[in-house]
Amino acid sequence: MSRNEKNKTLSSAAVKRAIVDSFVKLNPVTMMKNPVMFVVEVGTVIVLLMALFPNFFDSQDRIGFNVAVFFILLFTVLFAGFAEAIAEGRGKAQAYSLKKSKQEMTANKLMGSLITVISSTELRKGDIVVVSQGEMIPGDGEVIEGLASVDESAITGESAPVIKEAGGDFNSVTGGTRVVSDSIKMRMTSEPGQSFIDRMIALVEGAKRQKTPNEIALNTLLFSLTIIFLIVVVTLAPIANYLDIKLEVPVLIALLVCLIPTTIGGLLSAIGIAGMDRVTKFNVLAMSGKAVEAAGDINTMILDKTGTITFGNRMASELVPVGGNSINQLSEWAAISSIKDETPEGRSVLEWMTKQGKSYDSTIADGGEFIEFKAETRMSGIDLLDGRHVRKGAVDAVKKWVAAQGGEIPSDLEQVSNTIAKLGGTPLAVAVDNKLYGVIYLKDTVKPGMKERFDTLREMGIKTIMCTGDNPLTAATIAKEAGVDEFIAESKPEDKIAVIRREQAEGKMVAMTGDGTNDAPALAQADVGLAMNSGTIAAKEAANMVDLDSDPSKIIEVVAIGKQLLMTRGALTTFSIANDIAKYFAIIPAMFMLAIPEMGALNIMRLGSPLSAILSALIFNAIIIPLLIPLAIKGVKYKPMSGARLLSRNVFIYGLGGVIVPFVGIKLIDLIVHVWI
Ligand SMILES: Nc1ncnc2c1ncn2[C@@H]1O[C@H](COP(=O)(O)OP(=O)(O)OP(=O)(O)O)[C@@H](O)[C@H]1O
Ligand SMILES: [K+]
Ligand SMILES: [Mg+2]
Repeated sequence: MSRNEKNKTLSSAAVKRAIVDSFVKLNPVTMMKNPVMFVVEVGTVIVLLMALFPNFFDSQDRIGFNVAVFFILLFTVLFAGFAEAIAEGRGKAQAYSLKKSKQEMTANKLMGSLITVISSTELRKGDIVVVSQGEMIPGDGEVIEGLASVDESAITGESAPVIKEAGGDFNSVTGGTRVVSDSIKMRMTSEPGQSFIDRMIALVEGAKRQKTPNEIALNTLLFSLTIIFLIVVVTLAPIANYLDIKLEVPVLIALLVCLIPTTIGGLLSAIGIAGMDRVTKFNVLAMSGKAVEAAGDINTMILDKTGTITFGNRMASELVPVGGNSINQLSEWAAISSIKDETPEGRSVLEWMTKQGKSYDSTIADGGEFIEFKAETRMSGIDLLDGRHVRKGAVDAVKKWVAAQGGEIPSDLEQVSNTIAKLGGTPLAVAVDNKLYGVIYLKDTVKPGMKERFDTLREMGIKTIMCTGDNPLTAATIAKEAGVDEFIAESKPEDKIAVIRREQAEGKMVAMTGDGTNDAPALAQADVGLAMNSGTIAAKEAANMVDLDSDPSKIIEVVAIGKQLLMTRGALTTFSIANDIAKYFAIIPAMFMLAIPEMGALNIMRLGSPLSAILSALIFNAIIIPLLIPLAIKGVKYKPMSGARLLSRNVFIYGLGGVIVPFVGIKLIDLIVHVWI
């Protein structure tokens, strides 16, 4: 799926396919999911029967009229199907190009120390695979050894390769992408047929599209309106009969179809599909329409710092000894604490040693027990065979650890770590048992343009809170630089959830962006969880959206699209119902004039004849659907402004427009139709 393909407007092939699809959608079993249109379809069949068997129905004198009504009704139903098919069309094209990138390939499966070449379809979850330069990654997985640059353009459309490495938050790789340099060992994390690309295909194809709660509520309302009008129209006949006014069935059906909300009924599902599609166009994958709608109502947004607001390649850039220790002592222990630390932070310490030309005795670590970095402890290190414990980690965590063993905290530690933190860096303290040697300065950079983007979020009325495991000073510096409203430092995974729950308890809708495994629970708790594609598998699975460009501020577009989706649905519902009221004025007088010509005074629209009035109203009712398809697909314009102002503006435009447009439209159609009858 290249960007070009995604931006392509409707091709004639897509239109052709949609036309065919709109006939397929006539299948009453499918149609029943759309009650409003189903009622129209039933009416179409009845009128068809009356046109085909006039003797049986005693409708010989109106065959021409009935045939006309039949065709207009048929087109009404077809137009609704066409709207949905057009909305689905782009997804189908995308799915096609995704399927191409999913072709079968070979994989180098590692068994013991032996490599066997098998087909990618035989790979199972847990298998270990080696992928080298030039080869395709055979499925989703996590890098467990090595580092490689990977071309992910097949899924992201972005041609610049990204670095994937074992350990940290950048260890997830996606099937169908290509290793462009070096080689990695990876563990498969998905079974065949359940990979990210498979899910993407199902998603864009709309195969798993479920109605959102909002859509279900609106559908229920439309259905109730339909039932009410059905009862009104059905009871109208005997009443009229009693008054000696003969109302014919096709006329009653025409009346019913004009009164029920066919415009919104015909466009509703297209609006939803197009909303999801607009999100995909911004390279965000929404797992459900509900997530997109929820985005439209977001009040609070929680972001993690590293890898989300900053680039996340925290690299050791300087080592500063404290307490009178030498730089060599500090660097040796920093290196030993990092020998088995596979995180980017850990590896960067060893890289720093090499760059500085510093050596250390790595045999000290032989036989030691590696202590893996955990977000809970915020430390990593090694327990040496000789009984010494080496740690590096967040300054407050290491301070506590040293103090617990009766160690002294050097008086210059605070000043050194504060200086680093004030620069936006992350200070990591290094200690052996009760002795603290100094600080590693991990440097990270805020992604460009964050401040402007967060300003836009503020205009939209969204509060931003940065939650980080880092210390308060670093957090404050980055928060200021990025322009977030609030920040919470030294937060553990459960703290992130707590913040989300607190906001939700205040009735707020919360979005969360993150990339780490430690963000996964919070991503799941949030109403909208947006994971960075660069992030871990756990984060991506917990989230209900994945940003393929790994740009957290993309939430702005998602929020705008969500709001636009809700507004479009609201606007077209208003328009549809206002519209039906206007049609009432065209069709009711005409209907009674047919029976009692003296009622001509009711014909306030001065329409040509009763029959042409009915046909004109019906024709208007049908063609308004395709005329509104572009609006349903593109969505109504959205500008950041308060919800109340938006609402009153839309009710004015679409409510008033909905009343006026049909008067003009029906009058114009009648001028033409009247020539024929
Ligand atoms: N490899 C490591 N070894 C020791 N300590 C580390 C290591 N990596 C990070 N830390 C320390 O642990 C803290 C928490 O790290 P973590 O990556 O979990 O933060 P986080 O909660 O994801 O927040 P954010 O991503 O917003 O910075 C870091 O601020 C740092 O002080
Ligand atoms: K209608
Ligand atoms: Mg993180």
